Amino acid sequence: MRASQEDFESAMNQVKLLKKDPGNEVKLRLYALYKQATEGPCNMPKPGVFDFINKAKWDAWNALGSLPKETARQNYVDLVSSLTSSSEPSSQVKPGADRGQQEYENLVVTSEDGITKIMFNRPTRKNAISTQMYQEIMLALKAASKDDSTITVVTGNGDYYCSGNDLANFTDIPPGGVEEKAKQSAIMLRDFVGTFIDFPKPLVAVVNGPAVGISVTILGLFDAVYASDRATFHTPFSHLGLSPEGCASYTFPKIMGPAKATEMLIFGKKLTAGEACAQGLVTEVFPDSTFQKEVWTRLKAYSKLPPNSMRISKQVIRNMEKEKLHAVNAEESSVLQERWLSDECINATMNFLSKKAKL
Ligand SMILES: CCCCCC/C=C/C(=O)SCCNC(=O)CCNC(=O)[C@H](O)C(C)(C)COP(=O)(O)OP(=O)(O)OC[C@H]1O[C@@H](n2cnc3c(N)ncnc32)[C@H](O)[C@@H]1OP(=O)(O)O
Repeated sequence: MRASQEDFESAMNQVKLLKKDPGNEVKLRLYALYKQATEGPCNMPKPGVFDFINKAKWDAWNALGSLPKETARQNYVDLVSSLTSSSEPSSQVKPGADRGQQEYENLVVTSEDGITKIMFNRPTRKNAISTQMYQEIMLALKAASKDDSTITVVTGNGDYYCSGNDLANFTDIPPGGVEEKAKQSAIMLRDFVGTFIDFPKPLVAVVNGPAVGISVTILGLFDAVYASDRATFHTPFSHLGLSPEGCASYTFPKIMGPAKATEMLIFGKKLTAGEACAQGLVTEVFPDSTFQKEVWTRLKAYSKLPPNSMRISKQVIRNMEKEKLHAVNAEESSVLQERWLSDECINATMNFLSKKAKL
């Protein structure tokens, strides 16, 4: 039986009530089917290449060609029905599950046994860092720097540690246009990395799975990095038309030597956990089956060490370099501000968002 106009309208209402974000691909498909069902084949002029959102919408609608209105209506109703009936269990930990603590949309922050744990919590997006998540991480780190824990840990929920910058961040263009977006992003990046440079307590990464992009580069600013043997370390900046950030242009050559840093930062070579450990980026690798148990046992023991002594030792080790790191951070952010406006970067981002390319 063909979907009636009533079915179509009811489906439109159900879309507004969806509890879970269906993701950009589905949203574009819904948009395209809606337009086809109500207006017929795409009748809009093709938007400019910088107009990311409207270009993606136009592409999706245009791709439906001369699909009849009734078929589009039926497909729309079927798609909504598949979304509302999907009872796929989510492993996402409820935001604010940590009662009594500040609630975050994209993080779970807990404090116990002298350890504050900041866990990335967008597992369905491989913990990609959205604009809001950058802000939340900065807030969580600032709170952790002042709380009474002795050690701060960063980790990820789900199978990934973090897939780096959320590539959809650049689709949200402010009224000032793409130049303004690039400027705002560079300021946010500089503040974000600066928060890691200035973090006063021992900062430990518990890398539970693959790590990409900015989640890898900032590891050079951590005091210890423990990795599961499932983890990989990948900075595909050239593939994305980008350049290094997170102070990696300075810390990586220092940690692993310029030749190995070049392979990672320029050629985008993905390292296994074992390779990253051999090159000094990772402190120690554990078998995935015992990773959590072994790492947390060790961290609990370390957290009992005298906190002031640990803080002061970190200062002695790191402070000489702080000024240099801030200067590197400012330079990297300013270079990226230009890169984000380059054809190489725009095309790579569009390719990922239109599902034509992954790493
Ligand atoms: C703005 C200020 C600061 C910017 C600083 C500069 C930072 C630079 C970087 O971090 S560069 C690195 C950017 N990251 C990437 O290029 C990774 C892109 N993702 C992938 O290639 C793949 O998703 C994968 C290899 C990480 C995982 O592949 P797979 O196991 O096949 O999973 P899916 O691709 O199906 O992923 C599930 C779901 O998550 C979405 N997603 C994953 N990573 C990102 C991301 N970085 N940005 C946005 N969305 C991401 C993916 O699209 C899937 O969505 P879907 O379910 O299809 O809607």
